[in-house]
Amino acid sequence: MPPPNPIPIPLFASTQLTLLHEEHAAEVSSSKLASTAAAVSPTTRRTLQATGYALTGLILSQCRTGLGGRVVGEFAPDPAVASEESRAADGTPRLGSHGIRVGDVVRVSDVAGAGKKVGGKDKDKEKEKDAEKGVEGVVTRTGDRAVWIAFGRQGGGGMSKEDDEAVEELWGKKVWAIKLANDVTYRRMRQTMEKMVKMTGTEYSHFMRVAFGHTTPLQLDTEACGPVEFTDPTLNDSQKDAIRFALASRDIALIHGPPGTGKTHTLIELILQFVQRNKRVLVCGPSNVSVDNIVERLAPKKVPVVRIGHPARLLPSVLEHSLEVLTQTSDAGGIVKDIRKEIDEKQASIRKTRSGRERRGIYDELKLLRKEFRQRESKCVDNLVRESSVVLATLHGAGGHQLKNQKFDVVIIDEASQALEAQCWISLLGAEKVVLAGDHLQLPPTVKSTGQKSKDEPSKGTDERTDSDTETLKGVSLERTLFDRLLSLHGPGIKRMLTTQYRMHEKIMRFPSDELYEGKLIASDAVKARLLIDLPYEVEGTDDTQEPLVFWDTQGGDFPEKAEDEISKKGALLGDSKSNEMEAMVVARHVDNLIDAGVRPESIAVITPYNGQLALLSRMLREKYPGLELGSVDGFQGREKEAVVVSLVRSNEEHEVGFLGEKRRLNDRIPLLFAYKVGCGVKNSRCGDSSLPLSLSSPLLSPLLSLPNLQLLSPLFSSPPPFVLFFFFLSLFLMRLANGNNSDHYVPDHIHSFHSLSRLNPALIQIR
Ligand SMILES: Nc1ncnc2c1ncn2[C@@H]1O[C@H](COP(=O)(O)OP(=O)(O)OP(=O)(O)O)[C@@H](O)[C@H]1O
Repeated sequence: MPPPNPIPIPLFASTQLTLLHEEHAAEVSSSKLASTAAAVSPTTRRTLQATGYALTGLILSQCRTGLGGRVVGEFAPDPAVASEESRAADGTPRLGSHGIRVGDVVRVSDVAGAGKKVGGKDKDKEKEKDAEKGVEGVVTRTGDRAVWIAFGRQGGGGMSKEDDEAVEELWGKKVWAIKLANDVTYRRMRQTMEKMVKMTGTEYSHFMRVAFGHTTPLQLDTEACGPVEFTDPTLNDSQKDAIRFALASRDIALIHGPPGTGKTHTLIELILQFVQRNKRVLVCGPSNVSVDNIVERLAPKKVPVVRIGHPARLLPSVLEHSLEVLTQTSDAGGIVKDIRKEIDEKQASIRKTRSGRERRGIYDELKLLRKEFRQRESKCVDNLVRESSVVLATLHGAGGHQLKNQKFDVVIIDEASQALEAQCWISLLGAEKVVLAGDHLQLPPTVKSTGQKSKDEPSKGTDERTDSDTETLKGVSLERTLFDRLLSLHGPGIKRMLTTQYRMHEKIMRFPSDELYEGKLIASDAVKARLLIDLPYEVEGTDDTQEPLVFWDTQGGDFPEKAEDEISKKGALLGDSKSNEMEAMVVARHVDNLIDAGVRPESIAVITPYNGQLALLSRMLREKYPGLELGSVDGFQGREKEAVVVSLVRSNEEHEVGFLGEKRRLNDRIPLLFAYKVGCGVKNSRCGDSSLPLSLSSPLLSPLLSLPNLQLLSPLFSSPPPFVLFFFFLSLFLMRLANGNNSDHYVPDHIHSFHSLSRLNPALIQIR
């Protein structure tokens, strides 16, 4: 029997369209990036450069054909406008400071015409428009004296005729580059949702019907998948169980992997098992890194893999599997390579040619050569993809032309709970069988818009929404992931959970395990009792290195958080962020302690949820310890370090903890840190008169305090890297959350390592 509330697919898709529209608008306005490089004055261009969004005063100095037949332009500072100070000793102009980075999408435009008032003549208007339009590309390299930009369609496909012409137009002009909001993902999501709005019942795949509750998943087919001989002898029981389940499933299988439980490890074996059974697999993830992680681990297994995606955005370690690189290095790519060489030679000859007529002649030849190049390359690409049993791409990359008309037996999505549902559908429209790996108990993808519009208005492309539609759509939001929705729709029978984790000390694991995973997590033997003193280099045994978790209570009135207006008064552009100066000093002192004990700066990360605090900490620590990693809690996700110091910042009379209050953030960000690399050093009975209020009710802390035994929190380690120490700075707000300044504090017996700094003279903290 189908689940009780089937969702009409066009209604779902049109609601998503409205939500996506809202989200895109919120993203563009918050990122301040122009989605079109409108005409701007020289002053605005300079301001954009100063704020990291543009690079001005450039000329095209060289062109060559790069990966995928793309023209890669080298842009150098215009010697005519470069100041004396900006020149190197040999007189070559250098680029000023700018914020353009490898992988950025930029638009390069001719500065002439931009910013001028539009004149009366149509011809002039057209010229200006063209100048403003420019040509889009991706930054492939940046240097002191030039930046390199690969032009051509995003998502692959090399150069179009229009791109060719637009790049050629840039020769001899004064140009500038502006960073653009990368809206390929939105465009692909929109196209997919539009397709879904228009699809009729007969076009829905069985998987689509399951996904929208029109039918239930089919029974497992254990016979068809046959006996499973695992290639990896290290797999644990829950991983083997998940693999058998995914092989036997006929439409949908969810692999639920709490942090460090080996989701990716399991997926590698699963992919190998599918390949052994002659199944063709499409593997996707929401980010390039998530996909490259799989390519890196899969490649040594000698499976023919092809990675689709712009080479500038791939990890260098996987480049040899990039489709665009393969089109040059494979045998089939030989002929493509020859044409490419010819194009380069022609391109070089342009610069030696003075006569305009001759130049035009070469351009015409170039056009023909590029056309041939594209045709041959497209054939070569098609063959390479067709011959690969495993194709890997980001979710939006799966919507590229290279995968048009390609059929896969299975689509696997890693980190599915980090992807918007619309993003997943880009790869799923033609899917028959789907495996999603993720963890719905970690934070969903970040969504900036409120989604209010979609609640208030009927969606585009639908008739008036009825009350029952509104009821049906309850729970459909951008934040609700496909993983989560499928689980609610069909229940736990469609998932298998991985239960052994390889990152956390057993005692630290207790917190996320009990609070979020029904106490089901098990720590592997390799990690359950490791400490910083066990690092493979000499580390002195100190309070900090022999204990896995240390809480420092910075309550007591000397550690107040700073409100945003106080920060901005000092001129820092920190938006609505917060900071806590005294707490930052304590953090710095503990970093000193760790390093004095022998822990290498490269092994330590200092993280905080607030940019304001990050700026403060950076000022204190960056120069002193260049190897130390300083970052935001969110940005640290997925990274590993031996020791992690966390500064929580919040400390106010109102007992507000802001966005730290989200329970999944606790898991995803704080305990996830446990998971990723956090050891927690809990010192024994040094509670003294330090304190936690008995009635603490913060959503951030209540799970912590409801731990049956917080002394069980200890180091969690992964192999590699094996050790981590985690300092947890609890600010004044902890104290005040429940009972203001009441000093009649209570420390639960099980919290053995609560260091109170509240009675410390702040001056002491500055001694070091
Ligand atoms: N069966 C196993 N035996 C030994 N080590 C394992 C096993 N499974 C996973 N690991 C190790 O555990 C660590 C985490 O694995 P992996 O990166 O696959 O986990 P994940 O769940 O994808 O991680 P994340 O929490 O980052 O999503 C890796 O170092 C991996 O080598």
